[in-house]
Amino acid sequence: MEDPWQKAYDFAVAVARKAGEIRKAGESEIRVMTKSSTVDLVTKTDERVEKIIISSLKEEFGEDAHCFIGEESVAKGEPCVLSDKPTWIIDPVDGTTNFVHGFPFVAVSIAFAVNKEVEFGVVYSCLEDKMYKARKGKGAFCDDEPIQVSDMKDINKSIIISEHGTDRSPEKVTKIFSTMQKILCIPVHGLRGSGTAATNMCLVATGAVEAFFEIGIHCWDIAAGVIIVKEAGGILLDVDGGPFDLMSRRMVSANNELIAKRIIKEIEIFPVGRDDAPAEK
Ligand SMILES: O=P([O-])([O-])O[C@@H]1[C@@H](O)[C@H](O)[C@@H](O)[C@H](O)[C@@H]1O
Ligand SMILES: [Mg+2]
Repeated sequence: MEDPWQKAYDFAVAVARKAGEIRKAGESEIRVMTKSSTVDLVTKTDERVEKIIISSLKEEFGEDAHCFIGEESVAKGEPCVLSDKPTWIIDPVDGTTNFVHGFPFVAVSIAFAVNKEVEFGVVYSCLEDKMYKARKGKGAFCDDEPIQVSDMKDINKSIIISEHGTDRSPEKVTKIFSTMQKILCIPVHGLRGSGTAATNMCLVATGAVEAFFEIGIHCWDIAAGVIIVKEAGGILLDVDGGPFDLMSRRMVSANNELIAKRIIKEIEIFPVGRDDAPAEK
């Protein structure tokens, strides 16, 4: 039987690389704007790269063949609803704050979901020039090398990634840093954060770290990373230990359940609105 999504997967890899090159060209004149807060940055490059990705996909597969969830389209009012229809979930510049500051971790993240299940994901880590990718049931790769999560089961010998996000409300910041302090003092070998969720997920998938968790990320930040972590042998859970929900803006990705459940014990949960929550009137 013909493989229905191989062509889309191969095309997504090519588009991600092209998008990375367009992003690089945008470095020369970065025009910074803000979204939900003064520290939630977006640039004209983010918007331009997303437009080019979406128009390339529409040109290749047909104007109305697929649905799209793009970070910057949603920011401009497009709906963020994951239906059963084939849907591209796109973060054109993951690590925008890094991009603005020249901090060397920026990624293009492109995922493709069918029946609400991520079929494949591509994360192009631009500055490293590494293409992370995975298809459901077919393994995870960095460039063309297979990747595998860490086999570490001892939390005391683990590195954990978390991010503080863009919400600066005191009650949330307190919970974020209290959680980080409790995890650091388990103790673990270290806490890290690249500033881009997509890259953080790939670091779990390659075994460079044992886990990455965050409350407040968006589906476009992690959709590609989800399938890359799973196909590298990792697991995804909600921050309360329940089943992972791509649209919930809460996520624990880890090399195994032992590590995941140990850090979940320390996470101080705070409420965040779902990605697919009805738009406020
Ligand atoms: O906005 P962006 O650079 O695409 O995505 C970023 C995420 O990748 C990161 O995990 C999060 O902590 C940042 O607040 C920001 O949301
Ligand atoms: Mg992002």
